Amino acid sequence: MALYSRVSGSVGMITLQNPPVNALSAAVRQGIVDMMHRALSEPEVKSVVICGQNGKFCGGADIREFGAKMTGPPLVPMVHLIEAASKPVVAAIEGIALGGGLELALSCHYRIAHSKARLGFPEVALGLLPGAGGTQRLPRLIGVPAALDLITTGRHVTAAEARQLGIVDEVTDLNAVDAAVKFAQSVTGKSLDARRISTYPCPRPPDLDAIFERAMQQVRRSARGAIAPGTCVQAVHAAVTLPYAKGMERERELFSLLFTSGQARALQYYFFAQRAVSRWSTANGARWDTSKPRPVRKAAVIGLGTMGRGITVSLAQAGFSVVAVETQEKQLSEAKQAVSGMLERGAKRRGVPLAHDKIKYSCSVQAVADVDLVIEAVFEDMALKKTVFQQLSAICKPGVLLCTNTSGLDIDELASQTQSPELVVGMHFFAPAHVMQLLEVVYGPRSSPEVVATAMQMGKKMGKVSVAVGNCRGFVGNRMLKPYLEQAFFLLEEGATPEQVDQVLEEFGFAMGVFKVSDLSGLDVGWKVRKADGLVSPASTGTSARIRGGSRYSPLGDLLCERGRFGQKTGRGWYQYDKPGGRVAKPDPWLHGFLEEYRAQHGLVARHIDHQEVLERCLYALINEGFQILQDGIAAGPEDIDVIYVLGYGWPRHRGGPMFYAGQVGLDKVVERLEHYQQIHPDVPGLQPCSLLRKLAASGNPAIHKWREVIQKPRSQL
Ligand SMILES: CCCCCC/C=C/CC(=O)SCCNC(=O)CCNC(=O)[C@H](O)C(C)(C)COP(=O)(O)OP(=O)(O)OC[C@H]1O[C@@H](n2cnc3c(N)ncnc32)[C@H](O)[C@@H]1OP(=O)(O)O
Repeated sequence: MALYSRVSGSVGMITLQNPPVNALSAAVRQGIVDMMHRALSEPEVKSVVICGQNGKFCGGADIREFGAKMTGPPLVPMVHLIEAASKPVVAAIEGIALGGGLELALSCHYRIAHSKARLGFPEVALGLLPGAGGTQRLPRLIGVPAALDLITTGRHVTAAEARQLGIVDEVTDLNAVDAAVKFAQSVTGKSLDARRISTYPCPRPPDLDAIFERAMQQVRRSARGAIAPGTCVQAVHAAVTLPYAKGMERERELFSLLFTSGQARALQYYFFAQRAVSRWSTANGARWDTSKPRPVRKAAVIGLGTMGRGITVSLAQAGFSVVAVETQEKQLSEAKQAVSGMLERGAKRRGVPLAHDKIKYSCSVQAVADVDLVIEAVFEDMALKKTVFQQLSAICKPGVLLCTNTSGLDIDELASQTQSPELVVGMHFFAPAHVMQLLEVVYGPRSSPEVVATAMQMGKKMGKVSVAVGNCRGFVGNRMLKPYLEQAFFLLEEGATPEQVDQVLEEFGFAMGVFKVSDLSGLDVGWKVRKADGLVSPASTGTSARIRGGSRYSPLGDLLCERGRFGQKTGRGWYQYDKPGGRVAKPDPWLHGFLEEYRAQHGLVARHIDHQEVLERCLYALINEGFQILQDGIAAGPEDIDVIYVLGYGWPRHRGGPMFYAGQVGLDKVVERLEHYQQIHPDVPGLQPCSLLRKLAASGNPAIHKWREVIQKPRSQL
């Protein structure tokens, strides 16, 4: 709702009240309309100030109401009422003015912002465009190029930048509401003719066509199939080419198109999913609201390879003191140099503080004796990690948290090497660790709730989205990757090429197809794991070469590794590169010939495989594993899996994540297609729909937020 008060006798103050961000719910919109009428009708009131409660102006439309039938006054007539007011209306912007909140501010005649306020049009990230005149007013106010930038990227600007751009009239370090009241008094009685943005002509720079062409190219490059950015460009185009009223009609049409699209629903689901994962729970009953994190001031990183370096940078940038340990002198000195470079680039590109002085380097593990938390990041080898954990357990002061950065090894086995297994937890960072936003926090059966809480909070302080997951091979992300990769290999055996599979996945919206990713991360990584698992056997032909433990197995990845084709680092993998370390993947005729030979050797006949089959087999196998993970209680809910896939594996955000996508396709359809492929490939157990998926499909495709009601209390596998 909105509160009304009278300040200094002549200023009507409307205060938005809807915690936590004063979003424009039906009640708030109704309140604003009612209070505006009141302020305009009271003769003593000469001017109006609109502000938000608790230091937040407004976070925009109330996203929680998007799924329901619209009630209350619509936003557009509300902003027109404010702009048309005969008394000056001043927005007092504290904290945030985002989306509909900024549109509300732009309908006011003046805007006063606190210096710490942030303003922006983030609608594009929700699959929308600013639909209450934002696309028509902003270009009129700040020009087309700047408006296109803000609206298509959704980036927030500081009050200082907003002032520079001309979005706000004044910036204050003092109380913005008091400043707005003073300002409102000072403009009482002045003409408002030049203050109504909708009446401004839209500037038309001479190179207008080129500006729009560039904007379209830019969004096409980065949107990966998301429709909102391009639609935002079209809406701004209408501001330049149409009179205001017609432009508003066009904005409404385009907004409706987006609002009813599956993409907007997916992105809005994802918005809440990313926040829901912070309310974590574990299979053994620990929860975010009952587990208190421990204080951590000083942390150590053991092992300064690629991952260790990224983790060190992340910790230092987050303000932790870090002891960085690498036992090999040469590698230590290389790491020092690399970390310094990363810190300097971070400071230059992203404005993060230079944090050289936060890091102390050592080549002795003894240096970690006084830290509060250790992150072990040595090579992914159980025997080596065990030795390090034994050493840490002996060296560290009592009560120190021992974390392992592993992408899939058994946390409990490592915990068993220490005197205090309850202090052990997995922190699975994603490469590059100082850039990637995801952290899987892996709890073992003995990890204490406060240790899980501490690791979750550490991740957050490092700017990451932490997701708590149970301990199993590959945890959530890599476990789901296995059947996905497997299908991709099988498709090659059956007649597809890496280019075809990658093209289908990239058209779906992945940043990179599975084979390009494999080349980037190195084929040898999986090869080592498969060797350790006893899956890699000497080359042989016939069916037995493609069977392990009674199930279908493709040795294609192993065969490439045997030929030294490790991907980008060797200049050859599923693709060819101009040199070792090259980045541009080119189809490799050698690989095509090799696949033909391989099929001939194994009695496989290549067939035409259509795009639909590639997509369904890769994605549904991955999704099926996701349901198995839910069934096993390894992830607490579908949101956890979706956030992991979007942030860690390049799943297109506008498709919500694999579990949300499955719901959009229809769970019954996913079951039906899996069964279809399973009949054709009975030796692939990953294509057998898991019982939770079947159960949900049979219970009538419930909406994703209802799945938890069907998922029985997870039976812990720990
Ligand atoms: C039906 C027809 C409708 C017509 C609509 C016309 C079009 C209007 C366009 C819009 O205005 S769309 C909304 C635009 N606004 C946004 O996208 C802002 C989204 N919010 C954020 O970016 C951040 O939340 C924040 C405001 C910058 C605050 O970030 P912070 O890190 O401080 O806290 P969070 O954990 O993110 O959020 C706290 C809490 O608040 C909830 N919340 C935030 N914004 C909204 C919102 N606009 N509506 C409803 N709820 C919001 C958020 O979900 C958190 O609560 P939770 O319980 O933890 O989930």
